[in-house]
Amino acid sequence: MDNRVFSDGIDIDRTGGGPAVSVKLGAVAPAVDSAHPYQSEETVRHNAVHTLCLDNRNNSAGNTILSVSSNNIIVHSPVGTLMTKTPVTAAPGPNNGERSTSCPAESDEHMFAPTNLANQEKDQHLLNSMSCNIPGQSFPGTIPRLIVTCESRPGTTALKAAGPSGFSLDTQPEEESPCSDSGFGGSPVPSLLFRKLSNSSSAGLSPASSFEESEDDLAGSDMEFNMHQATPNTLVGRDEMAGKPWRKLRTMVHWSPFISCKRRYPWVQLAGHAGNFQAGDYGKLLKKYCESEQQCLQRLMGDSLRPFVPGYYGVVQRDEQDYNLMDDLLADFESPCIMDCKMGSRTYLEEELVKARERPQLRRDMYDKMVEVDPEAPSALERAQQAVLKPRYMQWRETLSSTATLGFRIEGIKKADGTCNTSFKKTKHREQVMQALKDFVDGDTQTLKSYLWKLKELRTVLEKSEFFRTHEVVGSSLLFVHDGTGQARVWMIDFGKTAPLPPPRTLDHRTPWVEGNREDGYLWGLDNLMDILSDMLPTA
Ligand SMILES: O=P(O)(O)O[C@H]1[C@H](O)[C@@H](OP(=O)(O)O)[C@H](OP(=O)(O)O)[C@@H](OP(=O)(O)O)[C@H]1O
Ligand SMILES: Nc1ncnc2c1ncn2[C@@H]1O[C@H](COP(=O)(O)OP(=O)(O)O)[C@@H](O)[C@H]1O
Repeated sequence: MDNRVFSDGIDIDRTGGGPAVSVKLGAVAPAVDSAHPYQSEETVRHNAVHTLCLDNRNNSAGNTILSVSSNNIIVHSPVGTLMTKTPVTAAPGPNNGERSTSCPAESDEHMFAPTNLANQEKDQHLLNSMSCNIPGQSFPGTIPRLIVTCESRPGTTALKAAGPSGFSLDTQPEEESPCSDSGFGGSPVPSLLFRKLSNSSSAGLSPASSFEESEDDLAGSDMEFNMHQATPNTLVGRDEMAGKPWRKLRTMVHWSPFISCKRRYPWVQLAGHAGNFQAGDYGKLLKKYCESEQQCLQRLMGDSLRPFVPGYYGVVQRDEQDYNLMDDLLADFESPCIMDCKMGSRTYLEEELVKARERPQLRRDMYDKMVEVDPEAPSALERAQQAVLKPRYMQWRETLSSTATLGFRIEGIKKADGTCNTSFKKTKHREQVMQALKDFVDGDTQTLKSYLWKLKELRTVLEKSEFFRTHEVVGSSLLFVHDGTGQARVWMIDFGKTAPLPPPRTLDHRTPWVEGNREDGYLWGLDNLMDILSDMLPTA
C-alpha cells in the first residue's frame, strides 16, 4: 500500500464497448471452484466494544483546527470557507508516477483545498462557537482518529500472458463477441450515466423495494435512459413505474451497459464506482485496473481463499484502459438474487486518515450526500464550507449504518424479479438487518441455511488463510448470490483497499481498531452476520 496512488479512479468510460482486449501484464493460473470441507463451529459473539478512539496528535501541516463539541469533532480551516476548486495532484506511484485507476479515490473533481474565508468575522464566530468542550481534551491543529457525529461492449479478447510462475494463457485470435449484437455493449452510452456514483450505488432498473425510503438521487434523465435500454424480462417498464414516486427510483442499482456473454442477461452492479466494469469474454468480467487489487487477486489465486474469490486471469487492455480480468460470479445463475455486504468495522485505510491530516481536502460531493440523507448531520462549519473531509464522511456513514456496531453493512440487494434496493445507508440495527436479509431470501429458510453454511466454510478458511492474516482488508464486500435452483454462494470481492502489512505483522481481524493497529474488524463482522443469520433460523 505504501506505493499506492490515490487518484480519482473515475476515469469515465463513455464507450460502452470497444475493440479487442489484449493482455498487457502477467496472468495467473485459472480459477478453481472447489468447496472446502465444512467444519462445524460455534458462532462467536464478539463482546469487545469497537471503541471510537480520538487522537489528538498534532498535525504538522498546521492548517487545520479541530473543533470538538459534545457530538461532533470537526476539522476545519483556520479562518476561511471561501472555497476555490483546487486540482489535486496524485501522489507519484510506482509506475513512473502514473495514476492508477479504480483504486480508492479522492476525486479531483470534488476536492477543494480549504482557503481563506470570505467573511472572516462570521467564521471566527463559527470557530468560537465550536470550540472544544470535551473535558480534559483539546485538539488544536489536529484531525482526530475518528470524527464522530451522533446518530441522528463486449469486445473480443485476445489473451496472452505469462504469470510469475511461468503459467501462461495462450493467445486467442480476435473474434466476434457473442454480445456484439446485444445493443448494449456496443452502444455508446451518455456520459450522464457514468458520472461517478459515489452514492456507491449503481443502477437499479426497477423500483426499490420497501425496506426504507431512498436517500440517493438519480436524475430522472438517467432513468429515462436506463428504461429505454432495459430488457423487458428484468427491468420494470414505464407503465409499471407509473404512480411510483421518482424518489423510489433514486437508489437503484447502477446499471452497467452490457449483457453477460454467458447467460445473456443484463449484468448487475450493486455498488461501487460507476463505469468500473465491462463485459469480458464468456463468463468473465473486466474491472478497471487498480494496482493494489491486482496484487491481491494475484496472491489470492495461490491462497486457500481461492474458492471464495472470483477467478483472476491477469491484466488486459481495452481502449487504452487497463482492466483486471476476472470471473463473472453471476454467470452460472438463473435470474440471480444478489446482495453486497461491505465487511469490516472501518471503510477507509489508515493511510487515508494520515493523508487527510497532512493534506486535508474538502469534498463537496460528500457533503451533498450527507445532507441528502440527513440535513442535520453537517456541523455549522461544514455547512458554511458546504464540504466535508473524506474520513469524516466515511465515519459518519459507518456510524449511520451497521458498520460501526456490527462490523458489516448491506450495500445493496437485487431480487429475482429484478427489483433492486441500495437504500441501506440507515440500516443499522440488528432487527433492520434481519428484515433486509429476510426480504433478500424471500423468507426461505433453506436459502438462509445454505448461506450460513457457506459463511461457516468461509470463516474456517479465513481463520487459516495466509493472505488474510497478512492483509488489512478494508472496503471489501461479500457478494451473496442465489437463485431458484437452490444454488447459494458467497464470494469475497473488491480488494481495492486491501493492503499488505509490513512483515512480520499480522491481524486477527477481531481486535477492535485503534489507529496504528490496522485491525479491520472483518471477522468480528462475519461473526455478527452469522449470528444474525442463525437467529433467523427456526429453532429445531
Ligand atoms: O458509499 P458512499 O456513501 O457512496 O461513499 C463512497 C464509498 O465509501 C466508497 O467506498 P467503497 O469503494 O469501499 O464502496 C468510496 O470509495 P473509495 O474509498 O474506494 O475511493 C467513495 O469515496 P470516493 O471514491 O473518494 O468518492 C465514497 O464516496
Ligand atoms: N466478479 C464479479 N462478478 C459479478 N459481479 C461483481 C463482481 N465484482 C463486482 N461485482 C458487482 O459490482 C459491484 C461493485 O463491485 P466492487 O468490486 O465493489 O466495485 P468498486 O471497486 O467500484 O467498489 C458489486 O456490488 C457487485 O454487484
